[in-house]
Amino acid sequence: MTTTPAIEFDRVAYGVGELSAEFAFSREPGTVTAILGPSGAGKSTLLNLAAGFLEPREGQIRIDGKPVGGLPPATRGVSMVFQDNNLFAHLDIRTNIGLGLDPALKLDAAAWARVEAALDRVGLAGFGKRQPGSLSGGERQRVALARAFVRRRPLLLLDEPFDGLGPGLAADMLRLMLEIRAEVGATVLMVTHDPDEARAAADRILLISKGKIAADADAAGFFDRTDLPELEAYLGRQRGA
Ligand SMILES: Nc1ncnc2c1ncn2[C@@H]1O[C@H](COP(=O)(O)OP(=O)(O)OP(=O)(O)O)[C@@H](O)[C@H]1O
Repeated sequence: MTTTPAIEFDRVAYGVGELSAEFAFSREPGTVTAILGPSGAGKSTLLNLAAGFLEPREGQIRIDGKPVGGLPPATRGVSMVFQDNNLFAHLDIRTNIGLGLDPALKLDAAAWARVEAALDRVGLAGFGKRQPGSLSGGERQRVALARAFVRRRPLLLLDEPFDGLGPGLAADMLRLMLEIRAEVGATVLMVTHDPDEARAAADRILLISKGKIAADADAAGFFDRTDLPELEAYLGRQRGA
């Protein structure tokens, strides 16, 4: 019996600015994929297509076997953490997280307890009443992670989620992400610029170059490969030295 992929890009094409992006891949449920590639390669574009913030020009995206063309992000069973602008600036932290559980904010005591527990898990217990503007960038990023985690959606889309946290905290948040992934059985697509993060967390790698998938490979041993010019260029390794 074959497993229905958690997500499939079936010959998806999308034009943005100068870039013509073409993506075709699929992922088994519960896998973690690190998406790597140079700045401007199309990594965020890929996540935004999956989430439904962008629509393909050609091809089809399926989530859990169902075509999602035209479906808004809220109905796709995905949670996304962006590089920035994740929070509503005029709402306090607990409300920002609570909205992830119910956009109408009709939450019972147990749901608010989950909000507090999520804040605790990202190391921000007691921050619930504060406004986003009074938090540091890294603290805001952790609130966005708490909101994504509390939703427990089957597909987690993370765009450089641990950027700017510093190595220790980034490692803590990465471990937490893997715990939540295991609890929920979620599938993760994660853009990162950090090979160590990819090594620590990912089962698979998607290397993106100029809007195309240059490699769709196992994470194990990926960075030791010498057969991929795009990887050499991305890592800045000299050939034949
Ligand atoms: N709305 C837009 N209009 C025009 N060009 C755009 C638009 N959005 C993105 N682009 C361009 O599309 C290309 C891909 O952008 P994308 O954000 O997907 O790259 P990325 O790989 O995530 O880069 P980074 O690592 O720097 O975040 C870039 O050249 C970008 O300038």
